[in-house]
Amino acid sequence: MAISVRKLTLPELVVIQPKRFGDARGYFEETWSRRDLQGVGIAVDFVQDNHSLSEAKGTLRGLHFQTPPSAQDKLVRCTNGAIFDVAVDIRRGSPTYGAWAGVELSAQTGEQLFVPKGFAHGFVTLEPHTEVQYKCSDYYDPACDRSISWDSLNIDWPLSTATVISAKDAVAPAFDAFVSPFTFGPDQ
Ligand SMILES: Cc1cn([C@H]2C[C@H](O)[C@@H](COP(=O)(O)OP(=O)(O)O[C@H]3O[C@@H](C)C(=O)[C@@H](O)[C@H]3O)O2)c(=O)[nH]c1=O
Repeated sequence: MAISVRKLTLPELVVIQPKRFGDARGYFEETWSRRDLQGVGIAVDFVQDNHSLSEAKGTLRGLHFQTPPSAQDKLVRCTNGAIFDVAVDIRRGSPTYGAWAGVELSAQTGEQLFVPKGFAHGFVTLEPHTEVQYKCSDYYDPACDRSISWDSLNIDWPLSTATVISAKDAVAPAFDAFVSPFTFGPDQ
């Protein structure tokens, strides 16, 4: 198997380290292998790949999720620069409902974060010109797209510069005002 894994404090959030084969040219790695992920218990059919560029350090995107029936598992990696990547448990009735965990992902390390359905996701860029790419297990569905305010959960964002956010994220409801009516079962 060409990956190693570790779990964050919320064990549903799995950090994946693909094996890098370095040589005089640079390196080679498999960035996604269905077989390897299945081997560590992550059996997901991804259907869409996303790529975002954030020009400024301190750009914050999130916290986002799609509701059933379009809920998404995501496999997130940073391909230029670095991010602090965060996920929040929004599964109604979960013992860790409202809890968050985060990890730094960078192009340098190549670590990836698996974020399952039932978690809101967001990140802040730690460097300029940061690119993030992620696989999603369902298609973009604007009718199911939701945001929760990034600063309503005491998340320890490592912000050292002014935060750049979208107009949508600037008016996102606070987590306290957000009562999740959603259950996120394996079939959503
Ligand atoms: C997410 C998404 C957006 N779009 C469009 C809608 C909009 O016009 C434009 C920008 O969308 P947003 O402002 O929502 O982009 P962004 O703030 O980068 O949204 C993303 O944030 C991270 C944290 C996630 O976890 C993703 O799932 C997604 O919600 O791109 C798509 O066409 N397909 C997509 O899958």
